[in-house]
Amino acid sequence: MYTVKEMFYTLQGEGAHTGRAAVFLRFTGCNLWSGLEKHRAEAICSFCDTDFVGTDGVNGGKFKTASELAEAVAKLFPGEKNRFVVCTGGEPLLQLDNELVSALRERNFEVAVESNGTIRPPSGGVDWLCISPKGTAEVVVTHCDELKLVFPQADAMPDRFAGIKAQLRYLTPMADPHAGMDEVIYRNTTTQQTIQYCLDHPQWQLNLQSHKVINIA
Ligand SMILES: C[S@@+](CC[C@H](N)C(=O)[O-])C[C@H]1O[C@@H](n2cnc3c(N)ncnc32)[C@H](O)[C@@H]1O
Ligand SMILES: Nc1nc2[nH]cc(C(=O)O)c2c(=O)[nH]1
Ligand code: SF4
Ligand SMILES: [Mg+2]
Repeated sequence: MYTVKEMFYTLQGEGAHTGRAAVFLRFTGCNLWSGLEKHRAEAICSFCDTDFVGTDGVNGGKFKTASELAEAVAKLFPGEKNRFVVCTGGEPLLQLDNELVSALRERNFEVAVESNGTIRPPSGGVDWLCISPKGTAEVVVTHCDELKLVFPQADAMPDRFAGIKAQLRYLTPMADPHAGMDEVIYRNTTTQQTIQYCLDHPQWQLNLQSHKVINIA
């Protein structure tokens, strides 16, 4: 059984695949926050900008089998070519397993994952692994395609992740989790601090949540 908050077709807004058309498969639930505002202050991850509670989003629901869920994803992608699915959440690696990755690949999808790094990916691997470490949470993933750290985090500054092998290292300015899509301003202090860090540490590059800039899902 897979529990899905929402599924929608949009452009990847972040990281190396920015601008690429993808189905977003947002799983319900996370191991670093309940998703309830009353628990936010004491959560290991306290700045999350996403609602991942329940199954009430667009195309959300419970899916009994991997093929049923993969079929629902396939229906949202126009055509058979360049198929791309971004598995996110919540924490997608609480639910994504070899069976679902296979079912998606059988339907010609490249499978990307956005994870907090505290759970290893399925043994058969995925096609693109993005890790975004959070606060004091222990990172168990040792290599990934992109490391995309929200900046600044007192307990998770970039130096701590020097040992993680990644082709690409990004810093995303921490956005106000309560800001509406039309209120995101990238000329704030956090963004200035992130820019300065990248200038001083050129192994890191700036990542913007471009979907917020252009106001798409
Ligand atoms: C909502 S998370 C879901 C996937 C996974 N749980 C994770 O944390 O990577 C998707 C992406 O949004 C980023 N994110 C969450 N809250 C943010 C915020 N307030 N500002 C900037 N990025 C944020 C995360 O770091 C992650 O890269
Ligand atoms: N367009 C768009 N790009 C994204 N990249 C990562 C997202 C996420 O919430 O995981 C996200 C999202 O929610 N929307
Ligand atoms: S950003 Fe990721 S790890 Fe943090 S609460 Fe949100 S879904 Fe969980
Ligand atoms: Mg998002």
